[in-house]
Amino acid sequence: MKKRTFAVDIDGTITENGGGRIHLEALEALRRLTTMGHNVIFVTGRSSVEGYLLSVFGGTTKIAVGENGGCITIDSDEHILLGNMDECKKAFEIIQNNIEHVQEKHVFPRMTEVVLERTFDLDLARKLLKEKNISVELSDSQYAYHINSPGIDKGTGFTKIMEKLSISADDVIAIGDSATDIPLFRVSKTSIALGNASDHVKSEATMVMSAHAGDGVLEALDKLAPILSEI
Ligand SMILES: O=C(O)COP(=O)(O)O
Ligand SMILES: [Mg+2]
Repeated sequence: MKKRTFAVDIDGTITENGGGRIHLEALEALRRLTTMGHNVIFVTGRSSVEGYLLSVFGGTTKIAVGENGGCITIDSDEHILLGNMDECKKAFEIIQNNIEHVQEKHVFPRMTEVVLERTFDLDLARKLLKEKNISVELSDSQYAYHINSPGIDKGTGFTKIMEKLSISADDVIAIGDSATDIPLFRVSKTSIALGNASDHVKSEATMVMSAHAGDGVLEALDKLAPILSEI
């Protein structure tokens, strides 16, 4: 049986969106996959330290892509920074000075990105930055808005791990719920959108589940079971 790598989003995928409470059966199923010999790697808009800690306590593969692709944590004192905080801060200042109700979200410390509350029109901010010739990535995870450096997203962040661990796209199964997961879907042969994803996100996935978040993860693993026995 082939070793697979699961690239798994956190919020809205294995947690109740917004609250952060883990769906324990889904986490248990992911731990079981890891024990069977597969990789289970969190790829999240949270800090990479949060993703890494979840892997330690949850019993999955100890490496995480966080900050929406901007930062990879491979050990407690080993972080690979792919994004550049300064350009994100500059874009943040411009957005804040020109659009109302723009505020930073209270999150664990970031090394490469700015995270905002979902309290304004993101398309308006995109238009504003375009007019000012500032090219950053603006995205919505349904949990927060993110400002990332140009070219930084979950797909480019995860690609670094694929290179590092010599993982082929053919063996990657991505699971997610929001627009920030689409770049990850694009670098994975199999991509799974959960029932709580928008129609746009679903249209970018190779498989669509009907159940939401953690229940949808269990539904997906059930469907994939025939190709996932012990390695
Ligand atoms: O945007 C966030 O901070 C978290 O979102 P994600 O885990 O669904 O990527
Ligand atoms: Mg999510």
